[in-house]
Amino acid sequence: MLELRAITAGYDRNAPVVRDASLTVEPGEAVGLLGPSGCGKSTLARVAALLHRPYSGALLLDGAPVRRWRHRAPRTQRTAFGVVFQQPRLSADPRLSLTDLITEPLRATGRRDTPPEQVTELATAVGLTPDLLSRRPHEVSDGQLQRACLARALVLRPRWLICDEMTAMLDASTTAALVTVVEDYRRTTGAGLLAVGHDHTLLHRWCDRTVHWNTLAVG
Ligand SMILES: Nc1ncnc2c1ncn2[C@@H]1O[C@H](COP(=O)(O)OP(=O)(O)OP(=O)(O)O)[C@@H](O)[C@H]1O
Repeated sequence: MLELRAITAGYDRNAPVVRDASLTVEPGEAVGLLGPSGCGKSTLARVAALLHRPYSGALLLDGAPVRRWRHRAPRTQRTAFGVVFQQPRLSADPRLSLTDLITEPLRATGRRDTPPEQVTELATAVGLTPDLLSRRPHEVSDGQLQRACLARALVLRPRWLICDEMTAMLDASTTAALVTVVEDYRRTTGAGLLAVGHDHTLLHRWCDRTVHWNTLAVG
């Protein structure tokens, strides 16, 4: 279970953007988090993915409190999460080929010898044809790059997926394709999902339940 309890977080201790927010995702559950632009959804999602240390509150992973964030977090906790952001170009190193982008987490966790068939299999699952894999980010479309970012998020087979406006920049067919990839992955692995967005229709259709930002504060 992924539990955020009374999280206060932000970029200025005197004016936090997230105040006392609580949210739980059960194992295997898909929760959609809705809210207006700028309210703090991404910040909370980054706290949940161990990428942003909160000022106060608790994050529990299967009952165990998380004590460290970012590179200080234990590898087993860090690799439990796969994260996909809204803008693939901001989260992709422009020097890497798509193959190297997808396998980045494997190298970062010391697994250097990735069987090529594993990359091809994952690329196929996200809808990338082999000819695209040697290209660099500027040589592919936003949708193709986002597919590679999704493959990167799945390569360590995380137990939790955090999709932060993953499809906001994409057309309807690419959106549907990426949601299908996430759901196929969740069906085979039992991974839980926190999907952040402001598209009510999409999140209602995609997730087991949706919660609105305004209802997260416990106080
Ligand atoms: N790195 C940062 N430094 C300072 N302020 C930031 C930073 N990132 C976000 N903010 C501010 O924190 C607030 C919440 O931002 P956040 O990205 O969490 O909102 P959001 O709900 O995800 O918005 P959107 O739906 O537009 O992506 C905003 O006012 C934003 O300007």
